[in-house]
Amino acid sequence: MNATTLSNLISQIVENLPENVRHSLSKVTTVRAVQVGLGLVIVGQFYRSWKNRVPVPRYGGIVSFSVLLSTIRMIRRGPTVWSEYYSKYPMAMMPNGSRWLLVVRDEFVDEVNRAPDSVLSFASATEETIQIPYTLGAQVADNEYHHIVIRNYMTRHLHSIFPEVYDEVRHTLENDITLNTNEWKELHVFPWVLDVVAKASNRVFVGTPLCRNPEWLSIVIDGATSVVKTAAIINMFPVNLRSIVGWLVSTKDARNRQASVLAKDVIEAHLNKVGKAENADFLDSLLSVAPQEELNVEDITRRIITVNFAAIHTSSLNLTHALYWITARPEYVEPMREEIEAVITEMGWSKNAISHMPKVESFMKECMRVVPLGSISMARRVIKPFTFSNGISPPIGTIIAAHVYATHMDEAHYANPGTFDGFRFVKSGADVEGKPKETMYSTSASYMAFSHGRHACPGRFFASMELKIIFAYLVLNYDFTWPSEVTRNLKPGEKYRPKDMWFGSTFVPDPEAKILVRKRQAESSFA
Ligand code: HEM
Repeated sequence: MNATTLSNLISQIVENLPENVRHSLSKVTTVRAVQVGLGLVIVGQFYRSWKNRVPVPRYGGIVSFSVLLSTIRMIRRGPTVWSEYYSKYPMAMMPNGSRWLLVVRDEFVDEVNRAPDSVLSFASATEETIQIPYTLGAQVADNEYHHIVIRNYMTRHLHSIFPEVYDEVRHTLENDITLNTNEWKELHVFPWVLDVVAKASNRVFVGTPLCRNPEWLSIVIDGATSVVKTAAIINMFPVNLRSIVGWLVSTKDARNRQASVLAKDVIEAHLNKVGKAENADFLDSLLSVAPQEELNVEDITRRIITVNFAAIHTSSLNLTHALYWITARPEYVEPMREEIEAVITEMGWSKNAISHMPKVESFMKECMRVVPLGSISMARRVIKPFTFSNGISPPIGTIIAAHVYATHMDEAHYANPGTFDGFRFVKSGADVEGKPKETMYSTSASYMAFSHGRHACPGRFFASMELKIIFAYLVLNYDFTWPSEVTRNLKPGEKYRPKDMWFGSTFVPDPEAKILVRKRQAESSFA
């Protein structure tokens, strides 16, 4: 239903009203109607915040009656607001666009994790955040069988997945004309990273040639952006209007139809060998756990799009941060090159080699510590009565979340937390096999870039491997610097890095920033 259809519908309803009601309505001016509407919205917000009050401090000051105004106020103050509330209060109500969150400090993280899903529900919180029925499809939330494939196949088979990812990364980078000259060339980082990550990930999900098909890549990349935008629009409306708005703005079916046409051949080839596959790949594993009614091209395509949604932007945001940091801190390049060369000489490019690079591992982990995906994680909706050890019992429907950014910036956990220290985690040492003790994917109540506990990201083992392959390959084979126009006015000793953007609880690296790249001048023979 578009705006014209909606307005026709309203006209029809009005026409069918009794004559006296229509007469009164015709006297109401537009200005008066807007005034009354705004009044109702404000009264509604007061009522809702009173009804859902939790006896803990609430951010917002004089605008704390409105979650929207409080969010705007918070965005204007910058991410340090989270640290300020974290240091003052063990729990606080923080605004997050369309709703309040009960955000808890690290001492309550284990209590949240221990509560079963039937009490504090991850699925219910996620369903609201990304409005799954309208953005990906209700069946995705009803049966998350794709998680089994991520937890099992994509985690236990990293050794056999490695050669494919490595081959795709190498193929993409070596055929990139911007990278492979001795001249400095400008690279628009974020879209470029999205393309590299999407190709490498889809090499695993759907194989060649589909993983290099520009139409497919644009569907899976833009599809993820569309999920986030559509969910944001739906969440701007009151709960009882969301299903109508969701139905009006959803683009998921059109996207799925378009993607199914492209994925038909590869899915049908896999459907024809269900139960007979040797050396099962990602699609074989997905089909082996899919219920009978989903064994068709459209439903399997929907799952692949869903896995792409979880995988591509998350990984790309982190790799973009890493490229900005390495360009901003060139002193880390040589030590990492030495490490990568030494390991590759001994082990060759392999999963094992990638796991034996403590400096690369630490650098990537530090990027995720300093700028995680967002200021909170571990969102859970209270669906049955729950009481914290301090006696706070949030009403049913409250969404609880844990501080991530503020935890990562806590001096009790990290020395000089506000300073980027690329080799911070190298100091933790290595295990008996020489693998770093602090990996990118190890989670704790003090490191939650991948969240923590039962619902910590199941794709983190794959994501860490993929990101390290791309990053190590780039560091080894290419040089980076900033374009002169952004560094020209720096004072002596001043370092440049594009400013991160932040929207309430989400951090985004500058999506417009560019760096200069060229082939590494002192040739490496390790590609
Ligand atoms: C650097 C890359 C990534 C980051 C930083 C990241 C981060 C996260 C975070 C913070 C969560 C939420 C957990 C919670 O709130 O408790 C999550 C969940 C999830 N992630 Fe990732 N992720 C990344 C890559 C991936 C990849 C590559 C995949 C799949 C191949 C994936 C699949 C998932 C899934 C399926 C969930 C939902 C888990 C559940 O319902 O229990 N992620 N991720």
